Amino acid sequence: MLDLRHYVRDIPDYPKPGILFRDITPMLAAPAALRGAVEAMAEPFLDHKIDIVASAEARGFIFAAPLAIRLGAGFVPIRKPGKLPFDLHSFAYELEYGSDELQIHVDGIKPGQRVLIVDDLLATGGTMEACCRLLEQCDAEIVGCSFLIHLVQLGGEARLNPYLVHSVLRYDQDDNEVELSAQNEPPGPLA
Ligand SMILES: O=P(O)(O)OC[C@H]1O[C@H](OP(=O)(O)OP(=O)(O)O)[C@H](O)[C@@H]1O
Ligand SMILES: Nc1ncnc2[nH]cnc12
Repeated sequence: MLDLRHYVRDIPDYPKPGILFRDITPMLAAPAALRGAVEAMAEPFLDHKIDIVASAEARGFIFAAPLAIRLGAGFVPIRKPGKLPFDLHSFAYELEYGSDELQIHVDGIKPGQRVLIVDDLLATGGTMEACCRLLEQCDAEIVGCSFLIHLVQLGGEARLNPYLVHSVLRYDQDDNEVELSAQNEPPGPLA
């Protein structure tokens, strides 16, 4: 079977000293790996009647649109300031290597719509936490969060409590494969 891990390139000290950057561009350029990544991110949510896949730019978008199509859902963008033209909800947050702010259109998601939030990578959880707060402001029903990569040692999963977290590739600080935690288990059948 295709090992997606082979398509992630590690770049030490990028964009700042001490950061080990997980570069997914080799995976994006390999058709079978890209397809495998999208399938693995979508698989636990196939029967969960997702209305909307929401995602923060830029890398999240790469996976979110194919997941939306795979799940029969729509796509709603969450963007950095100055990009969305209509009335907005906003949330400021910290990154592993900086700080930023994210925004969503106030009418992007209707109250009660079932939303899956997607990103390429979970590090400190600041980005996904901001997405969750924005979707809560929209009164969305957050079904879960799906990532390609989870950097477990940075503790981001705890910030996403109580939401379900699914990830395809998990790394600890020694680059070892990490077992699924309770919160990381894929969801059961739809109640
Ligand atoms: O869990 P966190 O510590 O928040 O880090 C994860 C986020 O960092 C990266 O985005 P980045 O803000 O670098 O922007 P990009 O997608 O435009 O490259 C990545 O795509 C995630 O969105
Ligand atoms: N270590 C990392 N590699 C790639 N993207 C990231 N986003 C936040 N931390 C990252």
